[in-house]
Amino acid sequence: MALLESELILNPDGSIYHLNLLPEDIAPTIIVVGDPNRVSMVSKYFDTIEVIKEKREFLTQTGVYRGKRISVVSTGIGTDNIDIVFNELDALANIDFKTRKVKSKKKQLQIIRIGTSGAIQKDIPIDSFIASTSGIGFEGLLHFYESQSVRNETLEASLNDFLGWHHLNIVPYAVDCSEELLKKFSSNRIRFGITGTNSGFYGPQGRNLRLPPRIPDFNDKLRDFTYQKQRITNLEMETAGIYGLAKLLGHQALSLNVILANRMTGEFSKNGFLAIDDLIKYALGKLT
Ligand SMILES: O=P(O)(O)O[C@H]1O[C@H](CO)[C@@H](O)[C@H]1O
Ligand SMILES: O=c1cc[nH]c(=O)[nH]1
Repeated sequence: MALLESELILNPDGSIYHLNLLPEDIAPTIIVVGDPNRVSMVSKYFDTIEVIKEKREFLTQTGVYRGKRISVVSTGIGTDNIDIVFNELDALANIDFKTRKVKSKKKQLQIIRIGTSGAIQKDIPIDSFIASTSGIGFEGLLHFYESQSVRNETLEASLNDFLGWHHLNIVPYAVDCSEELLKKFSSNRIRFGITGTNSGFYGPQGRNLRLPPRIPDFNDKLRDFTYQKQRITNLEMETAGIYGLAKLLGHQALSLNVILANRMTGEFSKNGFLAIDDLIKYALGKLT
């Protein structure tokens, strides 16, 4: 069935609505970053850049790094944007824009997030790297999709029993990373942990400037949860949505984050820019 103009929205030049991209503009390997300024921090290492396109907070650059074609796309902040970016990246790969029909042969994208995050475990140093083995979504994106087949329901049940926040309407979902990408990006340079994703930076991550959070011990409770010897290590705003939509759409995804804040010690990075640059070099090295 052909997708209606109100559903698959194309710009006058045939590009997809928000990302402003044509199908040929993206590579099968895609690095996603939150901050549009981080796109050129990645692409400055490319040998050539062939595509630079943007709209709103979505900046894309596609080029070649050591013989491999890679796209870098900024998502902005939050899983509301992840919904847009992942649906549109998948449309670019798997929908024929002329017939408006889903292609019968699907392409699988490899998507790596290079992000920043706050640790909730005291022993995780500032400027260290974390690869998220699973994402825990507090923000609700996956609840709007038929997602049972891709969620880690055992982890979810164990966490929800431990938290007991059903009466507060907080029932997080859980999705695992791509095992294949996790292996590819592993080394003794990087820590592993479960990442919590929420809809905000302040109250939803237990911060209190002038508005006290509804759950005062939010971070302590998450810190104390364990599942099969794993801990929730860090909080940010995209990973769980990325894992959920990537799995639902048949793509591989891994989220790598630099720890900028330690919420238990109260520290914040003084060298964040350098640490992010190090993670970019690490990720590019593992891709080629
Ligand atoms: O560094 P990025 O990728 O933007 O990620 C983190 O930083 C932003 C908040 O400052 C949120 O998007 C959070 O997930
Ligand atoms: O504490 C932090 C740091 C970076 N990004 C977040 O979302 N939280």
